[in-house]
Amino acid sequence: MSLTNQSETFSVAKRVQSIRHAVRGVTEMLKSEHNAWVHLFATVCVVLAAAVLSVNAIEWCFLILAIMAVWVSEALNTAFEFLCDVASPDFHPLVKKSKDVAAGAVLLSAIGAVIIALIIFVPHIALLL
Ligand SMILES: Nc1ncnc2c1ncn2[C@@H]1O[C@H](COP(=O)(O)OP(=O)(O)OP(=O)(O)O)[C@@H](O)[C@H]1O
Repeated sequence: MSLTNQSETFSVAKRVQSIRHAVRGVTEMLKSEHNAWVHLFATVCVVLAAAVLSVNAIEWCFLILAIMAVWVSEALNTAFEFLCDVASPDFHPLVKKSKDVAAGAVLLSAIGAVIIALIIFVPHIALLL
């Protein structure tokens, strides 16, 4: 919402338009970010493994939260990178720190997701052995 349209009345068409913008953002991330392809591959693997191992509803919830945490942090990191590139196309030590910290958020969420996946999948796999 811009500062000029604060008194705008609620419009379903506008909300639908907002969702379209958001979908375009996800599509843009999938097109431009190679890391997103890795997340997509990992997401497919985790969902398939969860289905094959018949994890329960609570385990599904944790897996979905872990997957979402990675995607949300990647999306915010991508948005941050775009903004940094506009604000400072040339090298700047603070941009370096900012981008590295944003990338660190993705790394931390991915590490958490791997730990959650191990906690959930290892007992299921052990039962099969
Ligand atoms: N304008 C800049 N000033 C300083 N350092 C930068 C700048 N742009 C990028 N960097 C450094 O280069 C690293 C990689 O930046 P980049 O924007 O390519 O992100 P990436 O996630 O590693 O790459 P990609 O998103 O293409 O996979 C950043 O983490 C940062 O350390």
